[in-house]
Amino acid sequence: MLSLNVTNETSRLRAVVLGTAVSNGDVPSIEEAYDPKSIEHIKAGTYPDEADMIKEMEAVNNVFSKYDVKVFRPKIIENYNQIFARDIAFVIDNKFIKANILPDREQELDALQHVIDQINPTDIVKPPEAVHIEGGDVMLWNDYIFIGTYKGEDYPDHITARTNLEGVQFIKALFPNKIVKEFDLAKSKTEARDNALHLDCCFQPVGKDKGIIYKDGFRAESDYMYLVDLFGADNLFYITRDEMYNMNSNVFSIDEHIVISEEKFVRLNTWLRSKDFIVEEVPYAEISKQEGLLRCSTMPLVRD
Ligand SMILES: NC(=[NH2+])NCCC[C@H](N)C(=O)O
Repeated sequence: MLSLNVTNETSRLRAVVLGTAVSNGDVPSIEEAYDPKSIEHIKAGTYPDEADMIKEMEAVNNVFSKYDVKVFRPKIIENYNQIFARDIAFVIDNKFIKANILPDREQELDALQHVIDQINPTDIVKPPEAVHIEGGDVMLWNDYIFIGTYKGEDYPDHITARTNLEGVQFIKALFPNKIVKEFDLAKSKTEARDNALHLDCCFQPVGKDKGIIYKDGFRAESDYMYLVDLFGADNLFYITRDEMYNMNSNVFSIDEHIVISEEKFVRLNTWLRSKDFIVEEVPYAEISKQEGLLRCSTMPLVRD
């Protein structure tokens, strides 16, 4: 049995699911794509090659073995995108919550049955259908649960809005002792630079008290200020519109001092090192073309 335990984003990682780019399928058509950055690359003829993405994910896998992290991989579904393990389910404390994900991505969870079989069935939660929630929008910070959502009335029109207010209410009811704070995120179907697809596309904590943030990812300044006040203005690394587009907030922590980051994030990696983090650099620029990065492709199961 797996003893699930995740209460924040940065305590020492012991077990994780890492997605896979194997048999990712052909380049999707524009109609099949479900985020604006993939569409941009489909149009430009620069959609990433499977072989390149496999190499990038193996680099992450190697970092996990270096730090003795137990890694689970999804079973391969032929010609299906299974890179972004983060979104399909998530652990809060000792509960495994199955996400109600975009219908295009629903099969991804079946490929994790061998992991789910190792979890105590009483710890598995399946939200009702009206609840939309994806793991990229759910972020744990000890007593807090941060949730990205979209409050616009045009929610149903946005394929990039993945967590609704029913999702927020569901988590509130499930964890009455946590402080659940929702964040209204900027969405665009057509411009990836104006689209915070999930909360982890515009914010993520690192270390014990620091974080990476993009102001315009938040529709309401008060939501952004909530995080600035909670973490302290001097503890945040402020990323630009292009840095958010390149997914700088989507690094992944192995512990409070070790962060896996993209090798081209020079400004961020320099800041992290100046704050005494060990930065494990990997190439991940091809995967980033699908509007996801390191946090998106990992699903922590056990942290200290
Ligand atoms: N947690 C994340 N930010 N995940 C990114 C998922 C990207 C994927 N192309 C989608 O649109 O679903």
